[in-house]
Amino acid sequence: MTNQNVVISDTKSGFSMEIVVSMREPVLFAQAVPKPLAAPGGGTPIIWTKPSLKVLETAGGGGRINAWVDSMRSSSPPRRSSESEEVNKSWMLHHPSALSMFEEIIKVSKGKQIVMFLDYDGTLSPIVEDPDRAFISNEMRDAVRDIAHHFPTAIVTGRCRAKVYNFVKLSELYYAGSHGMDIKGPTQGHRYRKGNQTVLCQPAREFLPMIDEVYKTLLEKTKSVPGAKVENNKFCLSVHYRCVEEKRWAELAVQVKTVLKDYPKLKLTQGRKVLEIRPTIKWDKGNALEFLLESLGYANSDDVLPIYIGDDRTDEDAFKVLRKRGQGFGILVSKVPKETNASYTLQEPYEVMCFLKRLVEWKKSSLRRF
Ligand SMILES: O=P(O)(O)OC[C@H]1O[C@H](O[C@H]2O[C@H](CO)[C@@H](O)[C@H](O)[C@H]2O)[C@H](O)[C@@H](O)[C@@H]1O
Repeated sequence: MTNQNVVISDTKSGFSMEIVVSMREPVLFAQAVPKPLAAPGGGTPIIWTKPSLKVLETAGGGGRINAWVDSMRSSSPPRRSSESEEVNKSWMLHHPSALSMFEEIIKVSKGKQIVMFLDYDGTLSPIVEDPDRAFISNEMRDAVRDIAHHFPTAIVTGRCRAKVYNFVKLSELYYAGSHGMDIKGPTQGHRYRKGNQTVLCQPAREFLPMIDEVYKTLLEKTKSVPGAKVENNKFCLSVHYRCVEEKRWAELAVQVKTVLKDYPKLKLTQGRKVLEIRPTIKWDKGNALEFLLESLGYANSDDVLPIYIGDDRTDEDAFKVLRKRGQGFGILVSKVPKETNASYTLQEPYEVMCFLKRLVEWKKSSLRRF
């Protein structure tokens, strides 16, 4: 199960509404339950699952907000503790490091075109308090530039495309902003570019005025909650609570749902200390991945090896597509066990950079051999 309808309500106003909560949450160690699924490298099949949040009752109210706040709380991964070492070891066994499995990954890529998909926040840049200061390091930028020189490369992010471009500043990449709802091809110097088209796909165009309106309303409404930040990601919005005192999370959740009650065509999901508001259309990072593979001419090809690296629940949509296609690998960036459809893991952006550099070195040496 990926989503759950949850009813949240305000005890004071008596207002209640149903929201969609993504169930791809970090797993608390005590709740980890193994369930069969193909494991990389043929090990015992396993996937870590979290018991579903139960649908909350419509009457009353306080309890429901508490459940929503619990869900907000679980969007920040727990710290690794010594008693969880066993769980961690087992998880790593079934989602091994992409660095330690590098040779196997390379073996599978034989005769195939690698296509790279990279999430931005928490993958190419470390998670920081201020979303406007989530800068990519020069070293990481160089690694991404090098990777794009050898393989078609896309950044797939929840951010507004223009904003992520301002961070990355590489015109040779594909960019899929707003959770894949705004896709643009490279503007220059890429041999994989398709024709002269640059803006390739914007399936949520009709939602622009609505998103703008909701952005303005939320800016106004959330002013009273210190630390809350509303970010306009063009085709979707983020309401950040990383800097909000925990005792005020419920208040913020109520504000958000009060605004959303007038917009049934928008849905609410959760990321890392962020409430994400987006159109109800069926389009996510998984669709963006498929769209880009198709644009590159690999819709039905066996000669392609897509590699998707991401840290967030929204990246799970892309990992799932890869599993369904039986093609390529998802790599989850995480230091702690989480329910995931990814095959491999990397602990943090630094390891992502090491992986990218290693891929470039391998490609260069294989070119030298031929
Ligand atoms: O798909 P992504 O590239 O991972 O974008 C998802 C959200 O990322 C950003 O928020 C996250 O990173 C911030 C900076 O490190 C951090 O402060 C915040 O708590 C995280 O949730 C971005 O600001 C959001 O708009 C994206 O939706």
